[in-house]
Amino acid sequence: MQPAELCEDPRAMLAASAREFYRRGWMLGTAGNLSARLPDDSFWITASGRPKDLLTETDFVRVDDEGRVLEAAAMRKPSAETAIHRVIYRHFAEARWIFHVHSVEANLCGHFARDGALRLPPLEMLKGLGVPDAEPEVDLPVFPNLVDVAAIAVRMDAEFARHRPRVPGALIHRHGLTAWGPDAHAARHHLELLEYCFRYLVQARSLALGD
Ligand SMILES: CSC[C@@H](O)[C@@H](O)C(=O)COP(=O)(O)O
Ligand SMILES: [Zn+2]
Repeated sequence: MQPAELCEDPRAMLAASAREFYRRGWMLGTAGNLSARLPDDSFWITASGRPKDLLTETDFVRVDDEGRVLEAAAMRKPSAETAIHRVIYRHFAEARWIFHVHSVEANLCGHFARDGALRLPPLEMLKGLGVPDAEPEVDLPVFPNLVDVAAIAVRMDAEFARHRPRVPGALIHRHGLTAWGPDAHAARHHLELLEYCFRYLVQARSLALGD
């Protein structure tokens, strides 16, 4: 295993991803957070409260798998939602990059969830999320948005231990989507595909379509 300092530094790619998501309206007003895991299981995560269109190298904090700060510029604290990233990294060995954003459509779709799950539309696009079924019946886990972020992470921990989601993502109701993948491109594709499903569901509802 390589020491963290010998690994490729993901901060420039994280900042570029954040600019792109900001441009799409998914990271407005400092919303959202992004992280990338290193081979030693530490990860770089966005510092809390930073404008996501203007991130520089100093807007990232490296934490270990217990959430302890290993590297940080002065005055920078890790994202308030670091506990959620830790849970995802702990449960999914293949998760190396995690993107969390706040879109309008994600927040509308939370209202369509039943019993902690949102049924995704049975679209060809689900193949990009690893679902090859002809008539897919796939649920995205949905969690309540508790004031205490650690309590959201506890709920995720329990749910992921009980049941592994079929798609690499989770929704927090009235909050936003988190998606992950083995590299930056895969994580972005998963995020885009789930956001596409959300847009589809909102438009299908407004047209009173069946799915
Ligand atoms: C616009 S405030 C959003 C925050 O409360 C939170 O949900 C969020 O996504 C960003 O928190 P942060 O601590 O900057 O990573
Ligand atoms: Zn958030």
